[in-house]
Amino acid sequence: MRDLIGRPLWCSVVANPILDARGEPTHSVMLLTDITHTKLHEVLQNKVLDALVREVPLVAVMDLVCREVERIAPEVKASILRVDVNGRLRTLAGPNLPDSYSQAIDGAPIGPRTGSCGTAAYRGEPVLVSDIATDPLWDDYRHLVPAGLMACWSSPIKNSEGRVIGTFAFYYEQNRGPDELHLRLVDVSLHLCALALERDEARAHIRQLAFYDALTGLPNRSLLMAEAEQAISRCDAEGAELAVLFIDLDRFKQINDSLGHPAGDELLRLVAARLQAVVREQGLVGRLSGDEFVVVLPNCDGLQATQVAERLLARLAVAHRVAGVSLITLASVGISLYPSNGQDMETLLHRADMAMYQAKNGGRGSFRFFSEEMNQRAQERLALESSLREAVRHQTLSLHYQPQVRLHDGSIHAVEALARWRHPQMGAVAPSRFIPLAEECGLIGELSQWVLREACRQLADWRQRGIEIPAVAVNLSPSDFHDQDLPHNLDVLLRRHGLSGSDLVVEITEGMLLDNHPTTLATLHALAELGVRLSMDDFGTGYSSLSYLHRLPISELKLDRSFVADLAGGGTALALTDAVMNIGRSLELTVIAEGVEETRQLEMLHQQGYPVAQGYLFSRPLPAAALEEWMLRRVMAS
Ligand SMILES: Nc1nc2c(ncn2[C@@H]2O[C@H](COP(=O)(O)O[C@H]3[C@@H](O)[C@H](n4cnc5c(=O)[nH]c(N)nc54)O[C@@H]3COP(=O)(O)O)[C@@H](O)[C@H]2O)c(=O)[nH]1
Repeated sequence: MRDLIGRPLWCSVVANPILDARGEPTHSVMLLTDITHTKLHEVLQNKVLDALVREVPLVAVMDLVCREVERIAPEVKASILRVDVNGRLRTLAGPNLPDSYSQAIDGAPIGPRTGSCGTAAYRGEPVLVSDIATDPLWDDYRHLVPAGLMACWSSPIKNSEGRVIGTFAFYYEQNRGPDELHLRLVDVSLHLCALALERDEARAHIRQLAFYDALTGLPNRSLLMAEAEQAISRCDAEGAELAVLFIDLDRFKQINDSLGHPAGDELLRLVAARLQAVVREQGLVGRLSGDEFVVVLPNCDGLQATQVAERLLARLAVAHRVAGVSLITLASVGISLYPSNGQDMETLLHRADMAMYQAKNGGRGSFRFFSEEMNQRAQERLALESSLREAVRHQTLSLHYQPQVRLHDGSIHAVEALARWRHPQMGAVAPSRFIPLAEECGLIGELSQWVLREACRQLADWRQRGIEIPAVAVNLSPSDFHDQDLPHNLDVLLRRHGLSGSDLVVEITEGMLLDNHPTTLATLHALAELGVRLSMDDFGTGYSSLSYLHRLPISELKLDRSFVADLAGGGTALALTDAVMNIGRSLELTVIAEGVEETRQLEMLHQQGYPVAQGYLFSRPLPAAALEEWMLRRVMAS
């Protein structure tokens, strides 16, 4: 049966026959009882309890409650929100509310004037707002409400201890409040929702206890091993490497013994936070036991693992206060790599553990790889890094200069300053080795500053001695442009040496344009405003879009030497060098051909209209004095 507005109505029917004197039925008395409320209770309860028994996920159970309620009372749009530990509302279900609305209120705080639900959760009692358009409780949320919804009645869902854990709300398309059926529906649903939410909380708690370390909140051994195995499978499918870092704190026992266990616990929490801050989304951090932590880094090779280990050790070594004492934490780190050191997590962990013991024996506060070869490489890199640091600090690098020659008259266009490093034991180290190392270990800024100072000093010296060098070109690295002070410092430097902006060329690479650092573009423009010329180095090898050419204040293009090397073969290389020249010509940029080693190459480039060339054919990069001699010889020869 249905009521006057079409809602389902359940009735119990009792028929009593009326008998005549002979005992024959003549009439019957029918008794119809409205049992809708009891029946609703039964149907709703059975369905929800059935879902709970079948372990249906919380969100699906809440969706079921809303849909059942809406089926019984179609004039209602139901919504269920959870209140999280931070007092914020989290959307669980609202099948007939727009997704955009559910998303907008997800994360909203509860409070004294936070719509119907936030206020109901805050007050711990039902809140009826029969006119959303005017009620002050909705002042901050009215703009979010979907068109057509005019009233909202929300009731808090409480757990068995009386704490508010969620809200159950009815939205209406008229200015109204609940009727008797709605009151009944909510009454039944609140118990069911509380049951489902409490069960979910209990499950989350059990999961937390089973899979997370209670002290630090990090994944424990079981979870870490399971997640690491999954990461290994993904790396296997992608053909990528993975690194396992086993970290053990040095002298932790002494800290525990001398400062007490609460201090030890505080230190472990601090260490966990620091490890997480370094690793972030790059990998997993877990605590095995005591002072043993593990970091798993998917898509990570030996070199990257070295960098992370260095960062972890440096971060841990920053002093922190524990129990009123300033402590510096040293740790020993063992590293194993998938697939070379093991195919599964058990093996990798065991080998990282063995490597960690080697690190401890070899001096604390250090790391070791499981494999000897990797160890060797990492140690070499560390040694090279520390020598380079010394060289930069003590300014024992030098600059060589390579001339760039104008092809129409053989005069000098500029000289390119190139850094050189002679290692006390290893001899000359190539810039292609030490420049990336300086970039990785944060030395490049200092190195570039020195290059700029030395190049300007040398140019001023040449000028004073009447040696005509029109300009000096220096190479800067992408991170140099993160320094907002670079233009100002350069301005001061140029003035100090009596030079102007146009005496300096700064070579940048196409790869730099992929660096999205906010100051890069501004720094480039500020340099151009000083009159410094910007030259796009290795042009044609990197960034595929050319659109940057007219957005950036570039005055020169340097054709990459690989094109010049291929010129003799004709065909594509010839077409490419021609295309680069045409691009330069149409944008009115000076184009310099790099790596010219043969007369034939020079002739071809000259024919194509290249105005300037650089390469071994003219001269290798030379110390300043040797360059002066080279210039003298050319003058004599002509
Ligand atoms: N950020 C900085 N980068 C620098 C600095 N000094 C050098 N570098 C960069 O290192 C890379 C290697 O440089 P280098 O070994 O000095 O090689 C340069 C020339 O020697 C070489 N070259 C020049 N002519 C020829 C030639 O005819 N044949 C041939 N095979 N090589 C030649 O090219 C290098 C100059 O290249 P480029 O800078 O692209 O003009 C190199 O990328 C340097 O940029 C520094 O102080 N800071």
